[in-house]
Amino acid sequence: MRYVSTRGEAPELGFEDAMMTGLARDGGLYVPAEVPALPPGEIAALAGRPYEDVAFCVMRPFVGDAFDDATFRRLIDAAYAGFGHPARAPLRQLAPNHFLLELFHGPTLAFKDFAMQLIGGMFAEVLGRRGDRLCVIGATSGDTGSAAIEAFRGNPAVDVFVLYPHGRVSEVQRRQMTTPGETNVHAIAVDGDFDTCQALVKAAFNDHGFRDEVALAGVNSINWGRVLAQVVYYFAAATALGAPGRTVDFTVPTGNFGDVFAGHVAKRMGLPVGRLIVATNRNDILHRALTTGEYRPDGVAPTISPSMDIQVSSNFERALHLAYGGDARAVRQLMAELSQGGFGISQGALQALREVYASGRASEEETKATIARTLRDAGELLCPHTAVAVHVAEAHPGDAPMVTLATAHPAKFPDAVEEATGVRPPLPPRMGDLYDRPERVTRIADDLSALQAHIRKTRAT
Ligand SMILES: Cc1ncc(COP(=O)(O)O)c(C=O)c1O
Ligand SMILES: N[C@@H](CCOP(=O)(O)O)C(=O)O
Repeated sequence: MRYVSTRGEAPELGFEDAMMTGLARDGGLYVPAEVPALPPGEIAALAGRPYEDVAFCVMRPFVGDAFDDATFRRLIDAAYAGFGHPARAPLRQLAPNHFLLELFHGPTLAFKDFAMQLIGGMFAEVLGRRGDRLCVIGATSGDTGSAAIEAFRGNPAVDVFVLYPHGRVSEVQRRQMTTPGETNVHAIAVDGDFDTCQALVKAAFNDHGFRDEVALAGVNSINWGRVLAQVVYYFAAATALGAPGRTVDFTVPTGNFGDVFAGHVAKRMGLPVGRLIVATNRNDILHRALTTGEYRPDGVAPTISPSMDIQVSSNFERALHLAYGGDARAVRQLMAELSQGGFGISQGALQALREVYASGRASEEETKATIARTLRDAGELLCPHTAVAVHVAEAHPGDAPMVTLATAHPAKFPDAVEEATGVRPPLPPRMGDLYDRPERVTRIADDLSALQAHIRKTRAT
């Protein structure tokens, strides 16, 4: 299995190097040169199997010779052993034809754990055999950061740096990043929004001298390994609901477009995914782009679903790559225009995108009302991100079963949930002392050289 950059000017890599590299050296994102198809019989055989079996069958064709079967299976088993639900990603019925896919039973209570726990193990395996160490860097609007820290804390071969927007994550999210005591964990509060953090991370990668000097690796969904691990739960959910004999729709709360793109990959592998609905909060650039064809960031507004407060959505580049038929020159041109303020999507590419993705948005009031109504009518307490998606799913009725991805536990956003319902969701007992632990964080400006100086100074050598 070979991986190519969306911008076509970086070396082709195998799975191991694509995963360890993160951002391609031409600034693009790695994608598989071809997506392997799973025959309907193999998809049907996944129904009712343990999550780990599904994970192995779905991901194995992408991994090539990076790991032998036994090692890969061991890494998968270890990744999900700590999840707080035997099904890992249980489905819960919300209404007659509407299901929630609960993705928050991992150690940091958000869907990021599905990929990050596996990536932590895969990185450790590869670094062990290479005898290398590296600096993992990630931009976060709240959930990627804590999941990355959980996956790498205490790993002697890794320093993990997470950049979050100062004052724009929930207190629980912040404390999950600032309270781990391990010295290889470095939380950085950036003066700016998530887009500022992600731009800094990408700039650090695009400074090839610095990147090589500190051996930078990325664990945002720019990393193909992140997207791949998220493909699995689409198969688990759809086969539980009758696929491949039945088409299943999905609504996905969306920010950086990694999760919904994973659904697109599942569809290309042969899973009968009907509609893939992109649900946005008031930072609705993706909804506007799919509706109007114009992709123009206009500033991030803080919302009660802060993890989706994103305007420069990095995996949209992977969707554009497919929509433009793999034309790397076209993608380079669009990304160059984006750096100047935005771009228009060609009619052909827009049509290709619309064949896969529908979209919708929820205002703050609609989000709060959905949290309150779902508690009242279905007895379910939703996190605000999930509520955005439930609102959008309800606005798209159809015949196929609808699965809405429940991407975080409501206890990560207790203020917003309490404001909507009067109920303050408690943290699980193992996190009960989160508010008592001392915090450790470095504040930096939107300044690449300050970030680089900090990484040089604090990483172990
Ligand atoms: C809780 C939650 N929901 C939804 C999203 C959006 O997912 P994506 O960035 O993959 O579109 C995020 C951030 O990634 C998140 O943390
Ligand atoms: N919502 C994310 C933003 C980063 O997304 P990623 O999937 O590219 O890591 C977060 O919570 O940090």
